[in-house]
Amino acid sequence: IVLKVGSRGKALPPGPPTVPILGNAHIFPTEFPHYKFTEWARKYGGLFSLKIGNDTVVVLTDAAAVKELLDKRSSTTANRPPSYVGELVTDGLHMVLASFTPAWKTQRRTAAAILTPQATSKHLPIQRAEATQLLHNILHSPQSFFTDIQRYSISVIYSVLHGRRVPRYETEEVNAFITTTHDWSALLEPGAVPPIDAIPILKLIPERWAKWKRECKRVSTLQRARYFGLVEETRERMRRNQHNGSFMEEVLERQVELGMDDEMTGWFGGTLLEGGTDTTSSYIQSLVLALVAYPEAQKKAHEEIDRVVGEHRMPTLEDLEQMPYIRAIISEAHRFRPVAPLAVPHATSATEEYHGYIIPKGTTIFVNMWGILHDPGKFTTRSHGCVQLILCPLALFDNPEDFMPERYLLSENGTKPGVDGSDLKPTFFFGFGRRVCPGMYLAQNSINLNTMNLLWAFDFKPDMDTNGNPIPVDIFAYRKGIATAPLPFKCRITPRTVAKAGIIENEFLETADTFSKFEVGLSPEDKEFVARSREHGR
Ligand code: HEM
Repeated sequence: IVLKVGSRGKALPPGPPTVPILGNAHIFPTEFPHYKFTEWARKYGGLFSLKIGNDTVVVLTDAAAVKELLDKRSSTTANRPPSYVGELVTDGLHMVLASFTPAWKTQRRTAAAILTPQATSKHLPIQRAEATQLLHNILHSPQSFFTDIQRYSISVIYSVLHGRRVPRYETEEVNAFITTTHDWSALLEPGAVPPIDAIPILKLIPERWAKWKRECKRVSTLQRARYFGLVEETRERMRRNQHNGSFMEEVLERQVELGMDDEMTGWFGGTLLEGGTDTTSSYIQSLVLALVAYPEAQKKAHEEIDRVVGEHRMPTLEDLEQMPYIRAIISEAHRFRPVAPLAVPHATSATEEYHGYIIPKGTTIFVNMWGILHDPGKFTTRSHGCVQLILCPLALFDNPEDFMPERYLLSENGTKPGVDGSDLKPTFFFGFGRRVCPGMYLAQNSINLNTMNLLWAFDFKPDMDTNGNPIPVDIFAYRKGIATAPLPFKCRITPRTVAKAGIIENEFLETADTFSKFEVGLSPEDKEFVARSREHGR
């Protein structure tokens, strides 16, 4: 029996050889697992399995299997693997980590009710205003673009959810939120706690001998204070009739109808804050990285945006319709550096059968987004039908590792002509089935607005060394974790014309009205910053 633990039964999809008891636990990658999973997928196929002791993990690197298993059979594949840390910190009410419980279903229904495309579009004015402040910040201190992008995405999500913006990166709330979220992510890193989910008896270790339990308690206390405090602030403002249209106002107004008690509401707001901040900023930071590394793509985007928008006004979302190359850049940035290279793992709540393989109940399923989106079989352009390979300009980009927006001009989903890319639906980057990202409309609006704005306004070039030589950016220097992001990098950002710089100044002054109703609870330093930046620029 002991020898059977860790062994792969014949019915499971193939995978790397196992050893008794551990299965594949000793070779399970703990850093950037998407690279190893992609290597294994090339060897064992688009559906391979791993044994971690008695538990089974299936990795999908095949868009058709993802569509069938996670979209079509979502009723049995939308669970999450157990997370005792999630239970301890959030009482099992963290929408991203929670298993298929009644509370999760209520929170999902609430998210679906309030984050519709229509409801999201009501928040466009604050997204636009914050995106204008981002341009203004970069214009005045281009070297801090990286943290300004972070501030943008935190401020948007704080405003639309809780009706309260954060005007500076140095605003106390930004710092506190980043620190707590960082400590929380650290607890979720592989190896941060003993293998409690695989060996449940470890849960019984008393707190005085388990530092990780004390850390869970500390993080939980901090998060509760923040998330429940924000809900209380919103409630208090509503009592004073100072509504500003935030999503949480709607949740509080419809709390009974939606079946959301106070516990669910507090963690709901917190989960959306967490889900919406690092993801959006990671996308925009990766976009800037790609623009610096691939000047040709940047040049083409500049030409298109100048032709459609010109230099006497800022772009609007309606312009996107007429800008196929910018739309291609937006998709290619998602493909090139997916924010969550392995999405978020799903788990099966019933046994499934696929192409003759058995996927047992309780299996963890990873979608290897990275492997699918970097599959040379789908994303090279070499076999696009042109016989003159040497002369063909597309052959120059014959590599899924390159940032090449042209893919999305050749076919809707970026796959090389002749290859069926229909399983890669446009929302692929946002996940699958009943777990699809509830914030995707909000996120996509931010992405569209900022991609157009940044390309309209600025040139992005590599930084220079002391001899005036360009220092290439490292397109592989990324942060570890489920949701990844480029490590901070340097580049030179300059306004493209004097006229555009002037428009940014004027438009920034115009944002004051939109911002004013979200400028609640500002510290004296924030108030001073707001007043100063409106009068003289930053
Ligand atoms: C570039 C931006 C974003 C990307 C690429 C992204 C991507 C994803 C992905 C891949 C998942 C996992 C889906 C699955 O398990 O199949 C997810 C889940 C989630 N996202 Fe996003 N997301 C983004 C922005 C946002 C925003 C703005 C919010 C909040 C307003 C948000 C809230 C969530 C939540 C709460 C979940 C968990 C849903 C559940 O498990 O039921 N995300 N997201």
